[in-house]
Amino acid sequence: MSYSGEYQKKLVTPEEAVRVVKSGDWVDYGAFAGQVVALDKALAARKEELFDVKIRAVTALRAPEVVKADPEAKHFIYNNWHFSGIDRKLHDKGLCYHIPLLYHELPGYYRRFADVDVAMLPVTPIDEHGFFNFGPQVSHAKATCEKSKVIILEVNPNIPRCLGGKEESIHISQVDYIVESNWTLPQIPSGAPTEIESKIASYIMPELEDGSCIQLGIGGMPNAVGQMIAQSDLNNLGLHSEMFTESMVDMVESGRVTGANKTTDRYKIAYTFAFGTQKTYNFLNNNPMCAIYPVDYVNDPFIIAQNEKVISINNCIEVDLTGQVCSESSGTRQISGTGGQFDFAFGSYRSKGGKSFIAMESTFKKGDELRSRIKPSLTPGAIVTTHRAIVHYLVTEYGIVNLKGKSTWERAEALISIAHPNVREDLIKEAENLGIWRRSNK
Ligand SMILES: CC(=O)SCCNC(=O)CCNC(=O)[C@H](O)C(C)(C)COP(=O)(O)OP(=O)(O)OC[C@H]1O[C@@H](n2cnc3c(N)ncnc32)[C@H](O)[C@@H]1OP(=O)(O)O
Ligand SMILES: CCCC(=O)O
Repeated sequence: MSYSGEYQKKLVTPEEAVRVVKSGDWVDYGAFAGQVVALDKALAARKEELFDVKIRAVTALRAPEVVKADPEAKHFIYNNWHFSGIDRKLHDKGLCYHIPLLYHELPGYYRRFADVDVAMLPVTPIDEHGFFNFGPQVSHAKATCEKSKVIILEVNPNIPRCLGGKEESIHISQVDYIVESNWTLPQIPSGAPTEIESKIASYIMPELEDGSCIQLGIGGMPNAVGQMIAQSDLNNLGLHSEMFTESMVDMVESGRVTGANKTTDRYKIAYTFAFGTQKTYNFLNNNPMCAIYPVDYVNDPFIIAQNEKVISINNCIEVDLTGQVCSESSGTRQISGTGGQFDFAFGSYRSKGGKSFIAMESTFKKGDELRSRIKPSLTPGAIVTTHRAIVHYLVTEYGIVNLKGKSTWERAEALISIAHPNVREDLIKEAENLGIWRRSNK
């Protein structure tokens, strides 16, 4: 069946499409590398006619035009589920609001609570069956469309077609308007791991075994582990990861990954979003080894736990001496979000033989000052991303410790043992003040 008649009927210019937006509307922009560009520009151009239009997005990889056009946020209110560097800088200026989430719950927030007046989503060109593919960000796309009064697709031939899974595409019959565009996908290289990141990764590597099922987060340290895995002699690894990361391409191409030992999605790589460089987008395009799913499947701790030997590796900002982990704020300054950290820390520990790792450099440089990330108490205002009872292993360049089952004084002892040597004495004094240091401690 040909859909060209219906396609032509729904095809409009971006300027025509955004006329549907009214003052007071909630408008969804997509997520990660898949956020609308032509529609954003056209909506920004309507600034003077619109007030209180609320935008939702996830991890912007380019600054939204609606925000640039409205530096006092009188017309557009920009909200974001998980900050990128761009979002947090907008937030610092009062131009972006955070929406807290547990990532595996996000489609449910849409289906149960969120108002969506207009959903704008980038997609691949239509296929012979009348479907548009959401590309490498299935996440909550279908739930957004289910809830939206109006659906506008921004078709772009540069978007890779990501095979699913489920909920990876939308049929033309469900769409109101189509616009066409041709922007290049954001290119986000991982960067080579630093010496410290490689040292941290070297503590995690012995914990992996043949058949482990791996999740990696974003950042230099998970990337360092990915690179080491690619160069290892581990066999039959599986991948079940919220984010498909650039180093996973190397892990597959070096023959480490078969997925043969997986319980769910056997032989496949399950993920819910990806961004990186063209190497990643090319790898994902039409690749039957990969299955993209909505996040309420990939990040559901009970789905994660069905695989055996799940290994999850993520980063944090700071940790207190009892093991409370903050990965999303610096005091009250929102840095990113909870994202899927809790989902994978919880799910991987539930898996038979599973282990979750939260890694960090022991110090953080603020100007010329070197500050410990291991602190007596979290910085006032800091958000607890991963509850101390959920935290399993914590790793720095000074070692690796397990906190599960440990009392507060054992936790303090373990954490001080992996803190920077220059701060250990001070931390011991603080632990004494907090009543979590025993005379028997070293
Ligand atoms: C996509 C995935 O990761 S899936 C994995 C599951 N999700 C998560 O784990 C979500 C929570 N985690 C995260 O958001 C990230 O892993 C982070 C923020 C902890 C680390 O991310 P990275 O990109 O490696 O952080 P990076 O070192 O670039 O620092 C990010 C910002 O935090 C600031 N920051 C980092 N550590 C500290 C600290 N100890 N104190 C104060 N500020 C800090 C940095 O200055 C930077 O801010 P800036 O851009 O204004 O300079
Ligand atoms: C939107 C979630 C991204 C992350 O988990 O870091």
